[in-house]
Amino acid sequence: MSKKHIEIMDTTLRDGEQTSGVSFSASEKLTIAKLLLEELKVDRIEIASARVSEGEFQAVKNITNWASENDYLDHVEVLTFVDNGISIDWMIEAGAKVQNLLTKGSLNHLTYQLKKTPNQHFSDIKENIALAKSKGIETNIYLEDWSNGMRNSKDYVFEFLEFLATQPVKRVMLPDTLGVLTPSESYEFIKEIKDKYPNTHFDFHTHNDYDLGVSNAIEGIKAGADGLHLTINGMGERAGNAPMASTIAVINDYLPDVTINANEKALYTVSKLVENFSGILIPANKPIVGANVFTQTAGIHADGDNKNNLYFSDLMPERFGRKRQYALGKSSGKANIQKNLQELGLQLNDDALKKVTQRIIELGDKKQVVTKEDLPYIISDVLDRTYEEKVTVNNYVLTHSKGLKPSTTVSITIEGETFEENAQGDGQFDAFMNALRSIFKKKKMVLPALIDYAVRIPPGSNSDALCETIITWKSDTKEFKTRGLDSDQTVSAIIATEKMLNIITN
Ligand SMILES: CC(C)C(=O)C(=O)O
Repeated sequence: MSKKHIEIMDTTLRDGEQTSGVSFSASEKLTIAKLLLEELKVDRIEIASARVSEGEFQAVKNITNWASENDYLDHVEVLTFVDNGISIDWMIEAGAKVQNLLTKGSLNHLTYQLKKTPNQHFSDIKENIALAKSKGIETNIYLEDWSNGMRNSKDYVFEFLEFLATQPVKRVMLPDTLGVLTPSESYEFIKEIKDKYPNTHFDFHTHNDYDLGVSNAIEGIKAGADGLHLTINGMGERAGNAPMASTIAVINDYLPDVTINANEKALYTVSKLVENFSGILIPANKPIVGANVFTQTAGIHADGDNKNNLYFSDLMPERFGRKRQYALGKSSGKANIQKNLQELGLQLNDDALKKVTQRIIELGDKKQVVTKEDLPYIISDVLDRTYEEKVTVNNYVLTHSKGLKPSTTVSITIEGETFEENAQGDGQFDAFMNALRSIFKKKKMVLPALIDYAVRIPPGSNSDALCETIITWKSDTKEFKTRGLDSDQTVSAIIATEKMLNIITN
């Protein structure tokens, strides 16, 4: 059986821009349009509604200039209105060649919004299509609120389709304007229409109000739809449209008799660009493009990946230009750590791996996720501890207040004996060091001088990142460094200091 080609029309720049709070600049629209057609390779793009604004006019002009130089002009569409040809003139001036004419697909909309009869509406549409044709403009036609039309005024919808069969219309576009259809209705309605008009091209335009945008789109294709309207990251009016990435993945994996031109590998790049330009952040768990969707967190999954790829599915990250990651945290376990070490080209013996795992669990308890970039720092921190632990910092209180000197109370144990001391200082860490000096004075020991104190965070970290403090100490006999690692900077300095205390008492 020959496969059926489904057209993908991207409407990120029209319906997507109807996401509340989103407005793309002309140059952003041009950049997105180029990526959509050249990299993602969608068949068509809808780039604006006619007559919206001067800025929108310029945006359309920029895209049509570029499209005509690159043979894409027939793939660029503008939404127009039944307005005595004003929209048509607007789009012609902006250089566009294809109109997506917005008409009424339910009797309710026609009666209460346009206040017209079906015949009056059809006559206006006929005039519009003829005018467009005479000016070299191709027409696709939207039947707005078509889904409710099928539910409540089916006779009107079929009368409309009968009229359209006589018109030079390239595509009939069926929107589920309010996102109310169920998957079974989507199938049933489109099948009924396609059975009656097998030679007409029907696009299906779904919305995601019940989170059924993708399922409905897929059922629409199964029922015979010839094209789909999708948006990057599922942007669009209200809850948005069917998202490009997951719809494409479902088509490729579950509809073997269907072909599409869209290139999966470009999905992530386009999604990130649109995220940036729109300011609408991609949720971390958004299928295909979310930050976490190819990250295994539970150690049992990483372990299973090592054993015959037990936790793999067809949804491999590489298909979308992404990579599988293994999270580091409380529940990650040794297998996740090994996977990250492999990626960094590092090897640890069993004992070291055990210590690193333990430290990651401790850190995970505080910070939940430790990144791959943190790993070398954690390893240095843990493997630094080559001494017998004779000194333990048990507890401390550090105060910081306006107009008063920072102060501390510290409790430490030195070889089984516990000491507690209060002190003040120029800063919290200085106060902590003063308390230690007093304690060690009792033991007739002088602490080494602190000669350098450096703080850094692993590359690519954010504000809740781990923080590494490296302190250089100088005693009468030697100069040495210790490091501490924690999500809190003062705590990391205290860990480095505890190491120093152990070095001098060993
Ligand atoms: C403007 C129209 C075509 C639309 O996006 C819809 O009905 O969903």
